[in-house]
Amino acid sequence: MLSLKRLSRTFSEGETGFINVDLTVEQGEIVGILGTSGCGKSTLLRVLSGLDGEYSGSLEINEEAVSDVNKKVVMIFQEPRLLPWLNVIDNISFGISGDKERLTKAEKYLSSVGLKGFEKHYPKDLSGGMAQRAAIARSLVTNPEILLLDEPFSALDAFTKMQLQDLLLSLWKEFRNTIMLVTHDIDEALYLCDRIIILRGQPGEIYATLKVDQPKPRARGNRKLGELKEEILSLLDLNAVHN
Ligand SMILES: Nc1ncnc2c1ncn2[C@@H]1O[C@H](COP(=O)(O)OP(=O)(O)OP(=O)(O)O)[C@@H](O)[C@H]1O
Repeated sequence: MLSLKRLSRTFSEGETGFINVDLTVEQGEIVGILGTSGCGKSTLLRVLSGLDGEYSGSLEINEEAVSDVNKKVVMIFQEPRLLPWLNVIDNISFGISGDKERLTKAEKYLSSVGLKGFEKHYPKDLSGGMAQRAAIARSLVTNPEILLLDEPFSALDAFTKMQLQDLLLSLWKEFRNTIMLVTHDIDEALYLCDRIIILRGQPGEIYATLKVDQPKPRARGNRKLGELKEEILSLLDLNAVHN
């Protein structure tokens, strides 16, 4: 589905976001990207989304080179970025305006994210978790094949975050999107991802790749995940016991 070969992004000012990323992502796979601040995670997602076409190396989606924003790909950010002057249902259907079935489609996704009854609410009247649910529905309504998530739950409290992680998993079970998830939260990556890529350095490079060979849904904090967490902390030089 996604193929990256020696993918790099250098800015005109000489700054480099990331270099030489080689990665193949299968359809329906959930891949996590972990790394310390400034190693190029957000830059990588922007390039994958087609918003930033000034990369070097090769980037293909379904064997087609990425040169522009692709309808099959959507980004979900830390902030929901809803339009404040539109209510929830209009925010969700915004991206499919002109579509005859837009209201039916928007209602379907509104209900998939657990917002039934909140159709007429405006963003200012929603909690952070509800607003992010609406943002997820707005992204899914266009039937994307690839979801790029840039720290989607990091602004939420711990319980809401876990609820939305479970929501993401149930949506993935239903729609089987391919997902790339940038996160700072190792537990989140271990709970959701099939594979975790560790980026390190400035510019960032792939430092390690870990397979999380456990069926989903997983028990949070199970022993195997605990062992992988230790390994990731060491790879990021964050495990004081081993340093
Ligand atoms: N538009 C830009 N122009 C110049 N340099 C940039 C630009 N965008 C990002 N960079 C540089 O690229 C590097 C990677 O930035 P990026 O935001 O992708 O890192 P990140 O891993 O997402 O960081 P964080 O975890 O703090 O969000 C940084 O050195 C940053 O200064």
